[in-house]
Amino acid sequence: MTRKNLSLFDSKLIGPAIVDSFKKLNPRSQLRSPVMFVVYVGSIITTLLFIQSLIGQGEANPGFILAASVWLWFTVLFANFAESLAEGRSKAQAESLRALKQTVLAKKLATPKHGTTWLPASPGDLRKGDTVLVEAGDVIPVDGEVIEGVATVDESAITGESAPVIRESGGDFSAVTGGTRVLSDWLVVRIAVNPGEAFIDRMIAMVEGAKRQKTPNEIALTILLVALSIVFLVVTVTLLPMSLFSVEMAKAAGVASSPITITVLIALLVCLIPTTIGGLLSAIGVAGMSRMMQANVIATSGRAVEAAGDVDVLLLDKTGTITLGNRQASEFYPAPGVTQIQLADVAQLASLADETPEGRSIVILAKQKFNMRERDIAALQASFVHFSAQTRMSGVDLGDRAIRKGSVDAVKKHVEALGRSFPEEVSRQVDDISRRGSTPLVVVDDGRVMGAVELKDIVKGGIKERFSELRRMGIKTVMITGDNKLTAAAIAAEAGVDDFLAEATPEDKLKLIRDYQSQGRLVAMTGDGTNDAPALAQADVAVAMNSGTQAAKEAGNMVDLDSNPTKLLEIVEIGKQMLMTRGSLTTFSIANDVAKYFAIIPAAFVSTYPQLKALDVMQLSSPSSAIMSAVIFNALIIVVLIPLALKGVKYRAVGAASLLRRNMLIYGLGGIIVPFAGIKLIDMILSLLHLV
Ligand SMILES: Nc1ncnc2c1ncn2[C@@H]1O[C@H](COP(=O)(O)OP(=O)(O)OP(=O)(O)O)[C@@H](O)[C@H]1O
Ligand SMILES: [K+]
Ligand SMILES: [Mg+2]
Repeated sequence: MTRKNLSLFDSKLIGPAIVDSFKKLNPRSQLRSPVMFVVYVGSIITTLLFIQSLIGQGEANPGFILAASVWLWFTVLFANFAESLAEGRSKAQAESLRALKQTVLAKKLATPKHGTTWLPASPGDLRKGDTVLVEAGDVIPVDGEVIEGVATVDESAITGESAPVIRESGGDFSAVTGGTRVLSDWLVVRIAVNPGEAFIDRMIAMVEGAKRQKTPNEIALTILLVALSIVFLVVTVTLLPMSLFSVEMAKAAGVASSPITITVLIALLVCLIPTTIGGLLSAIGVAGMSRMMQANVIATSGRAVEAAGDVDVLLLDKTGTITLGNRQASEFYPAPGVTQIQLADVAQLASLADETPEGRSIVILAKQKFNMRERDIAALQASFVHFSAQTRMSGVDLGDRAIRKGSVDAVKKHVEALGRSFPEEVSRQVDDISRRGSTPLVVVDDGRVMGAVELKDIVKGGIKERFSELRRMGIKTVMITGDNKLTAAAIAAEAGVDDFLAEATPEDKLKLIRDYQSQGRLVAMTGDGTNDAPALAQADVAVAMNSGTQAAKEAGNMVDLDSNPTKLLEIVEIGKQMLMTRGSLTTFSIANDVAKYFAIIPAAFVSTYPQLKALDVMQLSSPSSAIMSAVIFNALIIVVLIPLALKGVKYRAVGAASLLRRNMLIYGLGGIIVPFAGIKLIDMILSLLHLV
């Protein structure tokens, strides 16, 4: 099954969104946006004024009050529609996820061992810690961890990626996701979550927006909009006594003049408060989450999406993120007095039980070059030492004979601890290897340095361009690697990152993040291993790979279903685009309101203040037409801007300052000019149709 991504204005979305717009007319929904709540109250008051004008003595012509009232209701509905449309797309995305939650029967094991009896259990009955058997053809019932077995799993339902993946116990490939299907062999899975807490449940909840709360930035913006609304409320309310006063003055002077009506005051208020951004704000936020989802990224909060747009430092792993990560042994460089065959033999011994790609490739290279057969592991009576990022070594103990391979610094320490020396010649060799951007592994047999193995890796195509794009956006890229400084420097130069940290342990990563944060910077990183969990928990934007461990997924605030470490770049772009969209539309909205002030006040009040004639540059056909045109424009501009709010403004990788300048120009200037043209046009149409 593949997830379908509905287009923005799919007919399947429009209908339900219209229905939803009416459902949102209840006061509780309306209160979520204070600005729109003012319009909502205005609509109710004008409706009441219209009813009053029908039954008794109205404050103005009933037709005018009705028209004003209807367009105010439209304003509210259009804003509702924008939000509903954005939510509708998210809901469709959630729906296709829910389809994964089939009710399959699980094979619950009596004891956590393969081969014991199993009983059928529904996924809802499975609790954290239970063990289930999944065999070829079975769907994995709930998220869990493989504790026994190796199998290929089809995760396309979650990732959209058709190539099956291998899942096995131990290491970083032990996490399995509910809803995915075992293709071959079997696994014993320990259930990691209780019913309702599974990853897929969280994804659905997030995508549906059930848990979408206002982000801190949205709250700050809302406060600004409320403050502006209050200012305009005061301005319009004081117009009433002023108008009554000038009517008295005019009467005394023997000139006929009429006071301002409540309808006009409400219409004016709605035109002046920032309804454009007030109506679109929520839709912009929902659309941002939805765009992440389209990039196959599940953000667990709107705040994470927003932080992605504000990030100033990106921490990227070297291996697998900047490089292809498929480090393969390419050559053996023996130490003086050692033959290539001897080195290959010891290197292979040290790698027999090493299941990392590096280890496997050494075994293969030895086989290819010297036709070395793998030895019978059991017959060797060996105890294996597995690789860890802390020790940076792996190998085997054959009795007291310790064979190791590992990073230069780790092996140096190991050799020195044994009271032996590190040959000059090997130091030279590993430096040469490193300068080429390859990773050297030094092989040591019982304290004797046997030589080095070169592990080749390739910098990903196109990555340099992306980093320079990020630099233009003012984002610093830092490469982190467990590799030595020379290799790191070579790859850093080739990839064009701003900085790098070599020989880094997981603790170093955590420290680096804290250091940047204490300088007031927002840090983003990706990770997949349990090792990465502390750093993920610390980072502001923490993207866990879906293929990663449960611990990593829980520590992060986003999950990349494609498990593509380079996705971080896309995530930052989506976040930036969301913030830019919000900024641009806020600028437009406020400029718009200011322009309307100058466009309609003179036209609307010439009858009360004949002196305003001089300012009436728009030459609208009548005061009531001026008001009506402005209200209609104010409602329609929301509809016109819905596509922009949902799709996002066009993304450009430029610095924050020049972006601000450019946006102020386009959206600020546009916001000032457009209302004049729009209101004039509507006024002309209204008078052509003899509607006012
Ligand atoms: N299987 C292995 N056995 C022994 N040493 C290894 C093995 N794999 C890697 N190393 C050594 O340990 C170092 C650290 O490896 P690690 O995987 O922690 O980081 P890395 O992959 O180089 O960096 P990144 O953080 O970008 O993944 C490597 O540079 C290499 O010298
Ligand atoms: K407005
Ligand atoms: Mg690594």
